Amino acid sequence: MAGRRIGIMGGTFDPIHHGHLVAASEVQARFDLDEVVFVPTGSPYEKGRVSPAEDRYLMTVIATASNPRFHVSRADIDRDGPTYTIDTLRDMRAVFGADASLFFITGADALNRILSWKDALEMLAAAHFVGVTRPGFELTDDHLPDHSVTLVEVPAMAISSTACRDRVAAGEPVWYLVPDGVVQYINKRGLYRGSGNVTPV
Ligand SMILES: Nc1ncnc2c1ncn2[C@@H]1O[C@H](COP(=O)(O)OP(=O)(O)OP(=O)(O)O)[C@@H](O)[C@H]1O
Ligand SMILES: O=C(O)c1ccc[n+]([C@@H]2O[C@H](COP(=O)([O-])O)[C@@H](O)[C@H]2O)c1
Repeated sequence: MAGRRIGIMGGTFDPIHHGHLVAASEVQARFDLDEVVFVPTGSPYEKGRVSPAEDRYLMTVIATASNPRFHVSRADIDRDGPTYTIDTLRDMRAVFGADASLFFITGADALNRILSWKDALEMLAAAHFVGVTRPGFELTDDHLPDHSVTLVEVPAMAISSTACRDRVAAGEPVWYLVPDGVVQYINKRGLYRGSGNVTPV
């Protein structure tokens, strides 16, 4: 697998929505990536309570199944302890080899906070970072080391997982905000209807 161009889309994906998928698709095309690996977080220490990892993993598999260039990794959910991107990148480097080019995809909101992430400077050197536009957030790399990140405009999708969860809790539809199979999975598992199906991280 050496020499391949690999996108990595980390996220809690609670649930995965079309904002994530459009961002990944746009970066895949723009950077001529061989594949994009979606990596659901195990224990996202900044998020508080989230749905069970297996539910978030399965929704991510369902959402990405039809795209031959999209794949899902269990690396973060199978690792104990808080999820840090430095560990994600080490794991992806081990899988794809020293010659692979790794591109970590992150939305403008996450990019703005990235210097607070664990071992941030080492992490920024371990992959090329791609910051994508997101409605409501300024996309800037002024705070980051030169050449560590490329900023990319993607089609604006004013969708968040928080809004999807709130809509389900309020009995409102999430059709067309998330893939059809994800709507069906949310209904089948009864996710987001109350507080009973979230677990502390
Ligand atoms: N609509 C969007 N457009 C572009 N990037 C997005 C969008 N939604 C999320 N992202 C990016 O996808 C990654 C994973 O996001 P995450 O799973 O936390 O979704 P979220 O919608 O931000 O969730 P929540 O509302 O629970 O905070 C982050 O880098 C985030 O910036
Ligand atoms: O490494 C860190 O310290 C760190 C802190 C916060 C978020 N991240 C990563 O950023 C990605 C998006 O996270 P989130 O919490 O916005 O879903 C996901 O891959 C997280 O593991 C990483």
